[in-house]
Amino acid sequence: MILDLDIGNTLSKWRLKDADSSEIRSRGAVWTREEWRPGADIPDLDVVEAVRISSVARKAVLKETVALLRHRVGTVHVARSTPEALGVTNGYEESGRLGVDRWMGVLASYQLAGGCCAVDCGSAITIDFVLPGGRHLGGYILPGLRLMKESLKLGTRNVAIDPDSEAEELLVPGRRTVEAVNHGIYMAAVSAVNRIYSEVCDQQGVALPMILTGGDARVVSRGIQMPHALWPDMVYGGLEACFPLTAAERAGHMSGAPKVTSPAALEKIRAALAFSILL
Ligand SMILES: Nc1ncnc2c1ncn2[C@@H]1O[C@H](COP(=O)(O)OP(=O)(O)O)[C@@H](O)[C@H]1O
Ligand SMILES: CC(C)(COP(=O)(O)O)[C@@H](O)C(=O)NCCC(=O)O
Ligand SMILES: [K+]
Repeated sequence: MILDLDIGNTLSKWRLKDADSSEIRSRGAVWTREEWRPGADIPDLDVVEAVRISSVARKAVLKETVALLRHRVGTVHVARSTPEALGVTNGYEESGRLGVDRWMGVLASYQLAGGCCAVDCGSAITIDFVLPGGRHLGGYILPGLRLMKESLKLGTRNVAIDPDSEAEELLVPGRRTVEAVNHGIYMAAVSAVNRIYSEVCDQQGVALPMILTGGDARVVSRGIQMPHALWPDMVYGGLEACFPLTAAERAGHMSGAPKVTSPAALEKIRAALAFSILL
């Protein structure tokens, strides 16, 4: 079995993949912390022959995790942000400073769709762009829905946006604090994604496919006007592409990859941008 770990600032996600059949056998998530308890937080390591890790948590978390895994598992791959990989050049001045979860998402999206806009709605919302040909332009970072809500300190932190809400319900003025806050932060997130996407496609003169991942991807997706795909396993896709271990991965297959949705025509994206600016 292969154990894939995606350690974010809020949640540490794990997934167990069969090395022979390439099937996902189980998955889970625990709050990010320094200590993993094999058998409790993650599966028993006796069945694991290789581990692949993407971590943006504090350095100590990764250090402890690797220390624990190294003497129990034969192979431990730790992903790093590099100046170039898999046909993509990292747009950051200091490539190592780009969050490795963003780098994994960018590499996976580029493998899948070519030039693209990769959006990760987690503790932070990150929006990254890669041009056809593989030049990563860099991206945008804004607080995620939960962080925005917590920063207001209005006592609404425990009332999450119902992920099944319709976008129309979330876009009307709130009539209670919790509603005003939820609708406000939702509006902030979706308007930023819509606007940034249109701006960059306009600047670069290219309509790019958009792919969303992260804990809040489903709810944010409802407010995104442009065609896009959801890929919950996008960060894992980057791990698979960087460290292919199974026959399917060596053939370029990434688990759970969605069908790429064609982007809107550039003229339409430009019209939407002009419309939002004129308003
Ligand atoms: N069951 C859940 N538990 C915690 N957070 C959740 C849950 N469902 C959705 N979320 C949202 O997802 C975010 C965490 O998403 P995730 O992509 O795992 O973040 P990160 O990679 O930063 O740890 C939280 O900030 C919260 O807004
Ligand atoms: C921007 C992030 C905090 C997002 O992390 P996440 O929300 O997935 O936990 C992470 O990618 C990170 O720590 N990046 C380093 C800074 C940068 O990418 O510029
Ligand atoms: K994120």
